[in-house]
Amino acid sequence: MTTQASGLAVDVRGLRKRYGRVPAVDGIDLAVRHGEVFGILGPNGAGKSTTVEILQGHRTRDEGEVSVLGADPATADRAWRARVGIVWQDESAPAELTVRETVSHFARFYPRPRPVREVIGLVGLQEKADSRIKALSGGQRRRLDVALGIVGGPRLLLLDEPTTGFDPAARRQFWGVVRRLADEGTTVVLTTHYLQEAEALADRLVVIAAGQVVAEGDPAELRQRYGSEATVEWTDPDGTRRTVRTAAPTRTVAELMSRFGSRSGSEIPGLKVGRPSLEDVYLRLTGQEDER
Ligand SMILES: Nc1ncnc2c1ncn2[C@@H]1O[C@H](COP(=O)(O)OP(=O)(O)OP(=O)(O)O)[C@@H](O)[C@H]1O
Repeated sequence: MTTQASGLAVDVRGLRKRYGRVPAVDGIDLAVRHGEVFGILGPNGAGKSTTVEILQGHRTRDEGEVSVLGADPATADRAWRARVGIVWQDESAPAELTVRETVSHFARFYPRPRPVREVIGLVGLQEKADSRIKALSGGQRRRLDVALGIVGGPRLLLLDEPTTGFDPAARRQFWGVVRRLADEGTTVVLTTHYLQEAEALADRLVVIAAGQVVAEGDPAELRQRYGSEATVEWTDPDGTRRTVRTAAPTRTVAELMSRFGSRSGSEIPGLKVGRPSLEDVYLRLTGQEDER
């Protein structure tokens, strides 16, 4: 099925990629609608970059159907490339050029580039337009990378871990850039290992771990679906710390009360009842729970 038929900007079914014997992507399905910000969230080594590189056409796949803006990235033509914006991890723009010169230079590669001034404004670099690249901070540099990714006027923007290494303020500014693009109607697919980033930006997201999708939905749905179980913790008479996850914490506490009632005047030693945050859910889904 083509994306036109399915009405999807990105349609991926059963994607697999191995590096030698390592399955980096192990049967992933993705359905990204036009105009949405779609997050691919997962820990280091989950397979995010490999997936995005396949969507960009920069990595071959072993198995699966991949359609991006109606074309297979493995065989797509130049016109397709102009419609898909890619932000490279390490853009190698000449350090001596200014921001404006660099954006103007890249604009020439596209049949219908966006006005350079508009692009610089969109990423919030107006005041740095005449600064040389070598004088930009890391966050400003990354915004320039996005400017180069959008100067061709893409319908779809692919961002691979765009804010890694940012301080919190720079990260928030960058989120503003992504939102502005989304408000304009650009479909955005971004990978991140920051839960907060996925929550702040993504209309919908998948959580991937070890090359597989372990959860999908919008952030609120994920919290509801996976975070509804409470955790009840207490300390047994022999000093062992116990934890149970339960959808009925009141019943668990009542059972504990009857168990502990005679020994400690109805106090349950070390009792703690909590609901997991989305972060707890994420860590559990991606098997990182014990690393906290
Ligand atoms: N070129 C390569 N050759 C061999 N193995 C690779 C290669 N690229 C990635 N891998 C392995 O494939 C798996 C997935 O890597 P990938 O870079 O896609 O994950 P990621 O989710 O983007 O991780 P990170 O957040 O660390 O960038 C990892 O086990 C990684 O070591």
